[in-house]
Amino acid sequence: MARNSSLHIFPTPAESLNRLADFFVELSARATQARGRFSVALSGGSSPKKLYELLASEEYRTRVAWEKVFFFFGDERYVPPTDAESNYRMAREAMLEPLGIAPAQVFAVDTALPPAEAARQYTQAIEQFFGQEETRFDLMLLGLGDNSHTASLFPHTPVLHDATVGAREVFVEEKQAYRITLTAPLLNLARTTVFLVYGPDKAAAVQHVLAGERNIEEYPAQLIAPISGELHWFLDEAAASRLPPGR
Ligand SMILES: O=C(O)[C@H](O)[C@@H](O)[C@H](O)[C@H](O)COP(=O)(O)O
Repeated sequence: MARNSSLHIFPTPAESLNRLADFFVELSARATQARGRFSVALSGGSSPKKLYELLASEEYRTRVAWEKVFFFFGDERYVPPTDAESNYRMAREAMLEPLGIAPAQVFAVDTALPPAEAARQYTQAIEQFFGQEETRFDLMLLGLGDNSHTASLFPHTPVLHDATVGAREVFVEEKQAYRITLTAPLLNLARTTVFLVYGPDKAAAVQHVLAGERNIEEYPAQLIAPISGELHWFLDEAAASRLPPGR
């Protein structure tokens, strides 16, 4: 398992989500106090949607200085921002709009550009925001596919070996679609990285990534090993059910 990684395993998905929301509040206060802002790279897919809705709920919305939070995306489907598949649309509907987040605080991938240009432009936007800062995002939120992919680092794709720090376009055979993804070297520059994974259908992927043989072609999420940051897994019992005892 990557060094500096901590497992947080809870009985239910709801418990994992609530504890992660508490952690988000804590990280936002820490970052805002230290640097006057909190930069978050959001994950897409279905798992984080409930987290975003929870953060925008009455229970949490008053516990974060939202005007100091800046949102990026760890990956994006190459579709219009209005498309049902868009990670930006999911985050906008679940959290950004309900919280009234100003557009200037949200850095979405411009999928109106050709894929390679969209990736180049996104790399520039990230570099412009962070300047020469060694570490990039305060919080990198990641999910895990049942095939052990994370962001859009899918098994057996060239981007797994991309050593540059930036965003890249990748054609995903199994989806027959382009994605724009941050590369592993950029994903690994975050101060705090959190995997949010719940449900029994993720148990095999969790076991492969955390306790399986080292094989990044098969289990790309093994590439996530923060250079100097912390790595946390927020899991429910079902997703953790195939980890060795005393994990
Ligand atoms: O764009 C995406 O789909 C995500 O960034 C991707 O990496 C996601 O985290 C996994 O595919 C898990 O997705 P679910 O949470 O929907 O299972």
